[in-house]
Amino acid sequence: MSDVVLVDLLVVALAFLAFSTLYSRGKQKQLPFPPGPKRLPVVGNLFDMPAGSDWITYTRWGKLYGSDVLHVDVVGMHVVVLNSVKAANELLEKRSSVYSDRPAMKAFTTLISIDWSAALEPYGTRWRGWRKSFHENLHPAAASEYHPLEVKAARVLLRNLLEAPEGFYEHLRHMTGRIILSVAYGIDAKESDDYFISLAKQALDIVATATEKGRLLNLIPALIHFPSWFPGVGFKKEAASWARSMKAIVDEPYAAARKLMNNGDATPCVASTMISKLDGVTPEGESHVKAVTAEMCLGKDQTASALQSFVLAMVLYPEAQQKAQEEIDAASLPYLSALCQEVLRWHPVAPLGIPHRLTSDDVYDGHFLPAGSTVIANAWAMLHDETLFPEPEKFKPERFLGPMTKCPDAAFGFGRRTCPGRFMARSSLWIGVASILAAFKISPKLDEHGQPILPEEKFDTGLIAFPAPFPCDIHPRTRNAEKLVRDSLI
Ligand code: HEM
Repeated sequence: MSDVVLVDLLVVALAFLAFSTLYSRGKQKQLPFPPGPKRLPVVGNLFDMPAGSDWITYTRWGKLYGSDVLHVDVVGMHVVVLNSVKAANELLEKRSSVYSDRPAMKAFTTLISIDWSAALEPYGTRWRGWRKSFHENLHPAAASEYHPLEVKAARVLLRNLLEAPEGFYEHLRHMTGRIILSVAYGIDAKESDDYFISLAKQALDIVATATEKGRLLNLIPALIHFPSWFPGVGFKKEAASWARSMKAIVDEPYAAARKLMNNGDATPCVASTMISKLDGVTPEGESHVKAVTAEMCLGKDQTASALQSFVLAMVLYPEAQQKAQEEIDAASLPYLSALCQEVLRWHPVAPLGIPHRLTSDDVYDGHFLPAGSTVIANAWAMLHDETLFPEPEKFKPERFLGPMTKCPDAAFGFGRRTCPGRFMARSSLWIGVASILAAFKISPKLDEHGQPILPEEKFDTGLIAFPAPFPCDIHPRTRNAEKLVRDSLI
């Protein structure tokens, strides 16, 4: 947490001192909370909260307090962290009827006009309607219908890599953007500098910034009524322009899709499928379709982040790259699938997932979990558990050869909120990885002495952990590979 946010939190914490103390005393029950750092009166663990890469701190605390379930209290707000697949399965899966809500964010989502997001929506009727549509359009058989679009986007990616390999970081984002635009709206994006792709990127950047800056507002929604000079709500000044961008991502690609449909130029896509099932195109029906398709745009960067981690892994682990390429050449691909699985494990894209909310008091392993707790599934801790994944910091695809028994889906969340885009995400990742490895060799850049420059494993600390930009060389494996890439788009 940044210093500014910390100071803001402190000021407001003191202002709410009386309320907070009463609140936590009233809720205290006989059983202890799960272990965690010692709490101070009123502010609780406010000053223990990590300043970034929270998942690493939570993993360390799990070891320190000898528990896979932790409890922290931030100014009266209870946070429960689940560090093991066992606890996540027990609570988020088996008791999903009370663990599927999201922490209340109404003030925040309204302020930045993202009240159409299924991922942030409380558990209830509106969320169920969206979830049903995600399922209908993204279940495994539906997702397999999109493979040709993913292959087409991969071809554009290869050409972009051939022509400007140093721009690989953005080319990967462009590929996943192309896929989502074609799948969701039937839009054939430009091969570079596409307006809708930049719109989606802008929306995602806003969600990342606003979620961080809006932490306090989510804690104390009444702050929405305070002026922007008040500590912790300074971001209200930016909120209007953020709201405009969030509205644009909902309206503009949808309007383009409608135009294609009206002109008879539409290719089958989620928007056209959903509209064809409407009983007349009403404003409510359109809002529903817009919400589902705009949410898909927000899902695009997770896959891009996984592809960027893949490139980093190839720079750092040349033996894995060589093995995968030998397999591709021999047209037998179990190692390649294991490699994609390892990409999602090595540096999980969303290390803490999206927080859930517990809706009634619960007891687990002799500990009291109060209603209203924010529940965090620490996918990082689960996927770096030494007992399941020896030497977890190493990139070793072979650990996934054989039956997939080791929590393969922890990277996609748990229970009724599990990522509905996971089948499409996996196929986009696989197609991207296979295409790149078939055509290119990825290697470290060399310094002036001819020594390889090995990039650090540095990742963002937000909701999505993108690898920090790093240098590498990407060049065609053979002349023939180069020719195939050039010819593939003609
Ligand atoms: C590698 C790529 C991806 C990863 C690692 C990923 C991961 C996640 C995670 C961890 C969650 C939270 C689950 C929970 O609350 O327990 C989530 C939610 C979600 N994801 Fe993904 N995701 C990816 C790609 C996608 C794509 C491509 C789409 C859409 C096409 C998508 C759509 C969604 C939606 C709509 C939700 C909200 C579900 C809800 O709240 O009910 N995701 N994702």
